Amino acid sequence: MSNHYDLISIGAGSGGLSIAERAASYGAKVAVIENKELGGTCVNVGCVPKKVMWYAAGVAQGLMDAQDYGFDVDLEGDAGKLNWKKLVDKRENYIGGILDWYDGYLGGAGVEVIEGGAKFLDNKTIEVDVDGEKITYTADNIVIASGGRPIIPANIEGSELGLNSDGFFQELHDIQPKKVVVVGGGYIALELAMLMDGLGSDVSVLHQGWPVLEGFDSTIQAALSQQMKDDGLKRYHDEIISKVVDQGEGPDGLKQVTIEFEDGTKITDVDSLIWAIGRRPNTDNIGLENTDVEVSPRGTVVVDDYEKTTVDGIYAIGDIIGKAPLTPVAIAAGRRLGDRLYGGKPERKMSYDDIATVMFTHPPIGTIGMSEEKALEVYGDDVANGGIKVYKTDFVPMYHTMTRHKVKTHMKLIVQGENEKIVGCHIIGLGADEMLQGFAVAIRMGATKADFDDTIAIHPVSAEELVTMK
Ligand SMILES: Cc1cc2nc3c(=O)[nH]c(=O)nc-3n(C[C@H](O)[C@H](O)[C@H](O)COP(=O)(O)OP(=O)(O)OC[C@H]3O[C@@H](n4cnc5c(N)ncnc54)[C@H](O)[C@@H]3O)c2cc1C
Ligand SMILES: NC(=O)c1ccc[n+]([C@@H]2O[C@H](COP(=O)([O-])OP(=O)(O)OC[C@H]3O[C@@H](n4cnc5c(N)ncnc54)[C@H](O)[C@@H]3O)[C@@H](O)[C@H]2O)c1
Repeated sequence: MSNHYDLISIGAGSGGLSIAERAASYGAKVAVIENKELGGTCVNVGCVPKKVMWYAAGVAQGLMDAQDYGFDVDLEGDAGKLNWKKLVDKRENYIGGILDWYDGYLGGAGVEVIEGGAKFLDNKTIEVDVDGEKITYTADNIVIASGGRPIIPANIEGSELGLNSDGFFQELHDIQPKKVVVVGGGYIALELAMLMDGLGSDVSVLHQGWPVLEGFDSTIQAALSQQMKDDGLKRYHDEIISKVVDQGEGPDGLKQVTIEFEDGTKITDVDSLIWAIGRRPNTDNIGLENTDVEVSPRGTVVVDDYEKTTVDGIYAIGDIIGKAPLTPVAIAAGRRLGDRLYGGKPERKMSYDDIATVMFTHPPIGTIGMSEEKALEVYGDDVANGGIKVYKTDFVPMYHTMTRHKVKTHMKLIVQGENEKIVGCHIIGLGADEMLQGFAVAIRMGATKADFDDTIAIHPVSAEELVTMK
């Protein structure tokens, strides 16, 4: 069998699978090389298991809200109690089903799967360690789609006693950690912190500085901070961890740790310390030193506007390029690259502007475009000269008028220039996750405030506020 392909992808995550599938659909001879599970981060230790847990936390809140809607729900004793193992088993079973589906589907789609760790030997040759046997492969086009991995701090004694997000999904199978400390103030930290809070754990968040969610609109940062406070999450933002100490097995059978701070204070009896302090691109394990591919100081692969690296015939897509590390971005880049390389569609270029994103906190956050702060920096506030103007509202959504647990919704539109083109839309509140996609289409098409105002509202839904904002 020839080991030469039209296209090989290193990595079979969101990006790698999408380029492989698209290239194969045009008749190219394609292989993906994967050293872990098909589907990569999103399916196995990211979006998918996270969203299942997010739903579960929503169900937990729903049980409590049910009483406020007149249901005779008795939550005393074991009634309404979460069976953590059952939830995790079901979640993993669901993921197992996706992986089984890939097995059948990829063969049918003409994508060969090579299991093993890939490493470049030169600009055209890849060596794969398949169960200890080294096999070389060549391809006209090679796509680096090896993603990233979560980091833990190297300089804190005992940091290895904590988990990262991979460990959160892979190791916490049987017992729900009762006392959880999450370090970080970004997407992963806050999603995991809020879902564990929703599932009833005692959660503390440790992050550097103030506020959380650096780069997000200030309204979103403040609203989420307030919600975390209202929900009873503990916050530590000035304390610096000096070391993590093993406390042995706790009463529930989980290994417990003590977190010690430089000021002498401590958090004891922590069942689960979760590091969510960022991710490192997987450029250090694929033999790039044997190629002429340029790697940035941040460890990401340098690409041009067409995802081409500094070597002809080597491309990079997804998290590895460090631009908008999101699954649909990796997928869209892969499909467009496939269309350009094999589909005769050279115009299919990926745009990294105005990408909508949702954070699955409780409540969820939906955001697209510039924050107010960024827009002010770029355009200023002189509307007659292209500056920005801000429309915002906050309210208690109708669902929560009936519940004791109140969760406010905040919405903000940032418009630019005299025709009030929308350059930013930020929502935190019930339903924001499902609300944003349609608005994102309109905003990407260049919608103005007048276009929003001319759209007849749907009533009674929270989204109507976006087309009636004063
Ligand atoms: C906890 C968490 C939650 C997330 N939630 C969301 C979300 O809700 N929505 C969203 O859009 N995004 C989310 N993301 C981000 C999303 O998962 C990534 O943006 C996406 O998976 C990137 O796809 P990728 O193909 O670039 O990389 P990956 O999916 O990471 O795939 C890379 C693959 O390459 C493999 N690989 C690495 N090195 C080698 C090698 N040498 N040889 C062979 N194979 C190799 C890896 O094993 C991996 O399977 C989340 C991420 C995390 C961690
Ligand atoms: N819902 C989603 O779409 C979703 C969910 C999860 C992740 N993601 C993607 O994955 C990417 C990575 O997420 P992430 O949470 O790993 O990164 P992030 O950049 O969002 O957050 C990292 C956080 O760690 C903090 N930090 C860094 N070093 C620290 C240290 N030494 N001590 C304490 N805190 C420290 C940073 O201040 C920041 O708050 C995101 O940018 C996002 O694109 C998306």
